[in-house]
Amino acid sequence: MEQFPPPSPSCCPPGSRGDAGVAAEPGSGESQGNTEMEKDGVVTAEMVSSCLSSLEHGVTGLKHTYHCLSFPNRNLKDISILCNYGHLQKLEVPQNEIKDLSCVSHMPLLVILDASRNQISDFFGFQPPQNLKEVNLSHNQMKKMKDLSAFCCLRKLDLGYNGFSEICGLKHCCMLTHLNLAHNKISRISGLDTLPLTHLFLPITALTWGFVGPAQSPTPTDSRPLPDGMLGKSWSGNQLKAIEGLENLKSLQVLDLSSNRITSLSGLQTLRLLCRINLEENLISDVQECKHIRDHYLLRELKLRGNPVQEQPDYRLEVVFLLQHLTLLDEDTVTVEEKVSSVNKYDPPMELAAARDHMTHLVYQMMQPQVLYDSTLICAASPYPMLVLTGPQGCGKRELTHRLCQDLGEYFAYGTCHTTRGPYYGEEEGVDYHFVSEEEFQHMIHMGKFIQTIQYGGHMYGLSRDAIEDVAREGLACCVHMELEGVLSLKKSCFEPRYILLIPTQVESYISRLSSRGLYTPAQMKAAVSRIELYAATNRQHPGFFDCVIPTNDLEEAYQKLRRVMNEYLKIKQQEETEKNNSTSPNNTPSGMDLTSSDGQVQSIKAGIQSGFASYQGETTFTRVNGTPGHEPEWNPLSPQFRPNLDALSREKSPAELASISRREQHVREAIVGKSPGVYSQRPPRSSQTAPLYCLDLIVHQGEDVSPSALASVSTSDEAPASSPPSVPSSARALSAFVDPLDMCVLGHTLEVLKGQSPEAPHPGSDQPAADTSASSDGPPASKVMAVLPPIPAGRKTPAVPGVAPDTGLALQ
Ligand SMILES: Nc1ncnc2c1ncn2[C@@H]1O[C@H](COP(=O)(O)OP(=O)(O)OP(=O)(O)O)[C@@H](O)[C@H]1O
Repeated sequence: MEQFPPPSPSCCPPGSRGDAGVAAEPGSGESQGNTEMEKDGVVTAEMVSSCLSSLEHGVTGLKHTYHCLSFPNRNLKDISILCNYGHLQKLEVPQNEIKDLSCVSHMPLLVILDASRNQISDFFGFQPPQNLKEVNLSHNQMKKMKDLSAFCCLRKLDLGYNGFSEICGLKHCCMLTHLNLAHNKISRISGLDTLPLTHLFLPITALTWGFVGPAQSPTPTDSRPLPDGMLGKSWSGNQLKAIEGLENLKSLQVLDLSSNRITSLSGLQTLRLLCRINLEENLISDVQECKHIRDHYLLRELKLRGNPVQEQPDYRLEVVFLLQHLTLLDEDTVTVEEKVSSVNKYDPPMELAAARDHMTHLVYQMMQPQVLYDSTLICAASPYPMLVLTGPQGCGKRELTHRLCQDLGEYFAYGTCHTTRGPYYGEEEGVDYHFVSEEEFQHMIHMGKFIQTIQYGGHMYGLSRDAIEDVAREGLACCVHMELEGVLSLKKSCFEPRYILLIPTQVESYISRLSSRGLYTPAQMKAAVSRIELYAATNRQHPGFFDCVIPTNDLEEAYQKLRRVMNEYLKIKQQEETEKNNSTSPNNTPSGMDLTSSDGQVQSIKAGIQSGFASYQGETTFTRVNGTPGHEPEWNPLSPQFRPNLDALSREKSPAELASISRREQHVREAIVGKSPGVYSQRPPRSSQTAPLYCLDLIVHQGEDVSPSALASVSTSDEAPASSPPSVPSSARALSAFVDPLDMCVLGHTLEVLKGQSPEAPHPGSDQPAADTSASSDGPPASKVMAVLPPIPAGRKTPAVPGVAPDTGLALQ
């Protein structure tokens, strides 16, 4: 039935005119009449005519009709007269006392129906208007849902604040995108599988986020009374304990499950389009639950207030780390600073982790009371010669390190690291590792014993200063193996080893080698394999980062290559030849050294090492005298004949590097005495050591057995060496635990304490036996902990106990 337009709609207030008569003039007594009518709650034609609005073309296009009727809050009980208004497209009768909606059956064109806050108990008790799209029946007294197959055009359905205990009958609402079932008695989600829902609300307290329309949207602070029918009854609301039955709602974008008893986010994994989730007032206690929605790249808003998890320290940082796309957490904007801090805390880039590790050991070293160090260094700025074999776990570097130290025992000794892992079968204390407890390891860190540490596979590994010094006292270079993180940290120290990358390029043979060891779980093997690319990428992106790359598919071949490289570095052949020549023409022997005997030849090599090493030794006072058979000759380290072979393992520092080291040390010193806020905040970026690539060339040009793909991944380019250190993406995920070398809180506290103590700190020239580290030389950081002592005679086999002062009386912290 269409209605005619009133003569002059413009003079009528909105909704003031219908086919029932002329609009009432203000003060005409209409309002009083309405009040009387409203008392018995029966809608009359006059009332209808005064509440119609939205005059538009009728369906035929020939006449105009009012499409909208709105009767909010009028105490209406009987709206049966509306059967005559079949043209209506929008009917709003909220906040009345209506029990019967059967008149809707006569409105075939109805699109929007709002009958919220009434006393309706009959769920959809009317014939379906074909086009009905939005229905709000919230705050009524319905308890049971029924089949809504006939309402196939429904898009938005608000059934909040009723008494439903089960979700059913919606199966065929194939256009339903918004469903509000807030504040019902639902304990299990079901029957939603087939729906194209994008918005689902199932909380106790309805948070509608713009659902249906502003007039019907309670706010989070909504404290409206319960529907009359529910007054005096216990109202427990939805009681979901788990998120189930949502797996197939692939289109879901907004989900509100607040105020339930949910403990886990499991069940949300498949809902990849979610962008807003409200889980306030639930029982979620573990931040790791967020992992279930970690891959939801569209997720922008999450509410977890009122969950036990919120009590946890660093709750926010942890959530921000796990859900890096969030922009709003608990209604507070996630800041860029938070995002950066969270990544730095939970998955620091390797470069940062290395910087922290280095800073840790540097600071702890400097914090030690002044002790006598039985050092062999000629001066604090001279690093020990070292060789580092690096590569993924189980690639064979440990075997190669041992073998090299055995075969070139005149040059190298194995640098035994400390670890908190237990010994494998056949491993010996002090040979493969020093096996120590976690507490011992931590104690060593705090005592400033380590040069670098890493956490790998849940265990700590560390290279101690003593390990290097013990080898140095033998007049040898320290050869160690370690993971990439260790290399990064070591590169920040004053040590300047040669770094050889040993890398498996045939994954299958690497995996079979790992499994043949019988030590690793599949997950550990997977992690180890994934790290091959980390090494390869580092090598690709930072030419010169490694001094040499050797594939380790065949360990024997790899060893031969390693030997060749060492011969190159140490100029072994050259020296042997020289000595051969010398032995044939004794008169050519520089300085007249007698090297005719085979003993002499060995001694000569030793001499080379010793003299090479002399630059690392203390104030060498040896003078060259003629050697006699059976008598240990003495060397003049300055003689060109014995110029350092081991020197090749170290590189000279450029003035820029020296300046950088000095700056770094200055910052550390200032941080310790509290003058500057932090060390690394001020530390200028340091260039990585660049290294000659000739060794790599050697390998590649010799046509090694490296597959093209492998070569592509491991070989360095011919370009100039890189000048910046790697900032490759963190490998921490590949590790089973994070590298967290320094308890920054502890350190911060310690620094504070030190700051407070600094006035009492010993000063140079005071009665204290040694100088204040902060005021001593400008050499590299490690120089502050090294003593300048007379050299330890070559060949000495018993390492001095660190910290025990020799008789010299020389002391320097
Ligand atoms: N001080 C250190 N710094 C960094 N990495 C280290 C250190 N000490 C040992 N590592 C490395 O930690 C990893 C784990 O060492 P572990 O000895 O437990 O492994 P593995 O299974 O025996 O393998 P591998 O034969 O490579 O040593 C190895 O790659 C090892 O080289």
